[in-house]
Amino acid sequence: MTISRAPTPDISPLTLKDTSGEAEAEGGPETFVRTDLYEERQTPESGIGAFATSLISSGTRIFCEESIVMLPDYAGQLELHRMVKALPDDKQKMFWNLAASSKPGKAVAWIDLLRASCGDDESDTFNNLVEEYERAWSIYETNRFTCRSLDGASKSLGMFPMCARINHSCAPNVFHRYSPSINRLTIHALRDIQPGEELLTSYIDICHPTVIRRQLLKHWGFRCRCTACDSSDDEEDHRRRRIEDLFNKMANREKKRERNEAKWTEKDYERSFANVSKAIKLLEEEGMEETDTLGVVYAAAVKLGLKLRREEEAVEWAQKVVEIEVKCLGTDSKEYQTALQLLETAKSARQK
Ligand SMILES: C[S@@+](CC[C@H](N)C(=O)[O-])C[C@H]1O[C@@H](n2cnc3c(N)ncnc32)[C@H](O)[C@@H]1O
Repeated sequence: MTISRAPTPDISPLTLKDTSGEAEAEGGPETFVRTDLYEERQTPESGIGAFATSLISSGTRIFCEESIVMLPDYAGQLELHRMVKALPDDKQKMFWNLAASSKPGKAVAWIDLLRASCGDDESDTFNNLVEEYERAWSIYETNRFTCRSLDGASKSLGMFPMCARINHSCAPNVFHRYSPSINRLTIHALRDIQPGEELLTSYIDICHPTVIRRQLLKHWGFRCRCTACDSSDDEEDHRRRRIEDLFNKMANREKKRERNEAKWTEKDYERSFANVSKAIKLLEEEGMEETDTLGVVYAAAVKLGLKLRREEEAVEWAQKVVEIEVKCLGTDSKEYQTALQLLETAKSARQK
């Protein structure tokens, strides 16, 4: 399951130093899952899902789960199987009970390696073993979450069996992310969720237009029927297309600025800022003001606002970033610490 996040505009020269992660938590906080707030239930078309059993207020942390399997993104079938077999019985049972939707891949080199390690066995026992490896891989591909390191340099894939029961929507009501500072996957409510509502997260970047989202979701073997996908409103799709375009423009302009910082004029910053303002407006119109994508864009607005001497507004936007990060990721996240630093920078620029 890929973490959904809008393409982050890379404005590294303006980025503040992140000191929050220097002491990466060794054990992290207690693992908890708020089973007092939701229950797992069979759905008619999407397998098992998680449903609120009482009102869940916006910003509530519903899951703070530790992985049972964590592998580098280049690991293959043999490493996964070895890791699963090394789990205690109760965790192995949890693993094998998860959904398996992906089809076996075309790459079969791992089967030759397995055969070699089994002494060139061609028996039914070997064929059954291959099937077991394939099933493990399918479970892994269906349920894994992307886990980035604190500096973002490395990527692992983790299995979090309770969180894995959350189905997908392109108009999600919860937000998931692996938090390296606490070594847990957290899931927070993006808005108030009423009893009986299904908890739905997005497996993909929700800023893509419908045709791309459909293509990406084929990995999980279903066609999404959420309000965004089934809407007959072309305007909605047009807005998501525009949002994606704006993100690309923002990133491209930033790369240009990095290459040519000395010659970058106020007018250039104004142009970059215009893209950011349009993105904020469109995200709000598209009802995405509840996701952390808006936090990413507001953070870009703060940094550009400071360059344009718009300190008063920069403080307001930075406050929004802090609120969004608390809601989506909590105060123990690296993103929250970075947002606090951004707010401090904006406040001190305002005082000057
Ligand atoms: C991570 S699992 C989610 C939990 C899963 N429903 C279960 O029974 O364990 C992902 C799988 O759930 C199903 N799924 C998730 N969201 C869905 C949706 N919006 N519509 C249909 N199926 C969905 C697909 O089979 C997908 O491969």
